[in-house]
Amino acid sequence: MVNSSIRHRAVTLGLRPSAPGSRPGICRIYSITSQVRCISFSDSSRSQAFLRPTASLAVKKSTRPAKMPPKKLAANERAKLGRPSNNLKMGIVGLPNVGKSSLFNVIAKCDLGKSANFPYATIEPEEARVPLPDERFLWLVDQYKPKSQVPAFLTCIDIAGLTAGASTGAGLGNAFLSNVRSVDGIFQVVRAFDDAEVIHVEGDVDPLRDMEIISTELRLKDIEWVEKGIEAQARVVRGATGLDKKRKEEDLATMQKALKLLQEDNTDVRKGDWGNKEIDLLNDLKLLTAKPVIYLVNLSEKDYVRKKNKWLPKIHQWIQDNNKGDQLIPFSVALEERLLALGSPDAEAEELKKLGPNVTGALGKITTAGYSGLDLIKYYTCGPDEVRAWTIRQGLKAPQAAGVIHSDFEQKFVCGEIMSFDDLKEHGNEGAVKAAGKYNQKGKTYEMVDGDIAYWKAGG
Ligand SMILES: Nc1ncnc2c1ncn2[C@@H]1O[C@H](COP(=O)(O)OP(=O)(O)OP(=O)(O)O)[C@@H](O)[C@H]1O
Ligand SMILES: [Mg+2]
Repeated sequence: MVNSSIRHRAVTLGLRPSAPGSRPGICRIYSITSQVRCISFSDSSRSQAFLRPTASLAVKKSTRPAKMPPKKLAANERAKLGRPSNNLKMGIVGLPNVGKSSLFNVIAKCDLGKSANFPYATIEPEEARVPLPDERFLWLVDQYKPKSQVPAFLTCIDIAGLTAGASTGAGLGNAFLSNVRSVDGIFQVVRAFDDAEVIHVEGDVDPLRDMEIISTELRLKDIEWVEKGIEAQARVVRGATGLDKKRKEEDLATMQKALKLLQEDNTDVRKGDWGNKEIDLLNDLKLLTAKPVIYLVNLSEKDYVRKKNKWLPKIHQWIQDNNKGDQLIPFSVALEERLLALGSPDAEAEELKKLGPNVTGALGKITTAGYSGLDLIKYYTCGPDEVRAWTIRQGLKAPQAAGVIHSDFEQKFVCGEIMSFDDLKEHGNEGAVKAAGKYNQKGKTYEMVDGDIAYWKAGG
């Protein structure tokens, strides 16, 4: 029997079934029409379309985050640093006048970012949802030919420039650092282009010094934050008794360990070795150096095209020495702006071809790196009405993944019918995947895999 209570609730909430002909006993995927931003693309521009949102996709200030309920970890599960949310944000951080707002504008295809040739052009943070390039999504759209299509997005925030002394309030540093605190990951823009016309607040171009400044300011702010935490926690410990006292002491010890890491070992908190309980405490502290960082090195167009710049090997070495494992992506704001101004993906491709055989833009790589740096993966829902990518954090179980669509799907979760994108592509259609025994029912303990295609069943 079709579950009428869910269907009814879905309708009263303004939801609609996305696939006609729901099978008995199956509550098909519902789209939350009031919340979905649908964008449709003409066939010719579609392959590039996900790199080209209209300005309307850029939204000022933050939207309400979709909070996920805290989950209990199984004994063998590892806790993760960061917010347990599917709505995570990358902040664009760096010294003033290094190209942050210009990057924001080309990445979001908008002009909300205050890009200008003077320091502190940006004061208020701006936010945009940037569609992710996604070959699998394009293939699914081709297969299902849906009425609407919604790709996955990465939320990016343009933040004001930080200067030496920011952690003690210089250059509105405290306000700007609180903007950094509110994001989940950091795109750190590093200037490696020479241009006498573009002022450098430190007087000359030196990416290593700049990286040192940003790193120092973030660590100093964390040290101040943790020291305050330790003071408060010590008072709490003094007032506590019994088992509660022991737990409070453990938290205090975690804070002391974080302080030592930052102060004595000159190491970011995210590089520490932490247990699950420690991570829970660190997540409450919302430390700046606990956030993942991707270094974006802004080159002149010439250096980007020839893949050569005197600073690049030194920047690479600095990352190895200071924050081993963090990703470095070279790009050129100058080139990306010029490509965008050409006005069409075809003209862009033509221009890139002229520049050399292996020259591509870097924006897709940047958004994709931000997405995976935040530990995000996608699953898809597909039907004749809509093909849609849903963003979840890696490690999420099926009920919570279903809950991203609507909380009822999580609360009344029965199971998911799941096939992988690769199987669908290999076998050509759902029927053939079923015949091959690769379209399976998954229960509450199933951990979602990037590229899963899901149909949820929910009970009454
Ligand atoms: N690769 C590049 N080559 C040449 N000029 C560039 C490059 N990248 C950025 N610029 C120029 O640098 C100037 C500063 O850029 P932008 O306003 O984006 O910096 P910002 O980091 O946002 O600064 P602020 O911190 O003041 O907000 C602009 O004039 C921009 O055109
Ligand atoms: Mg700016």
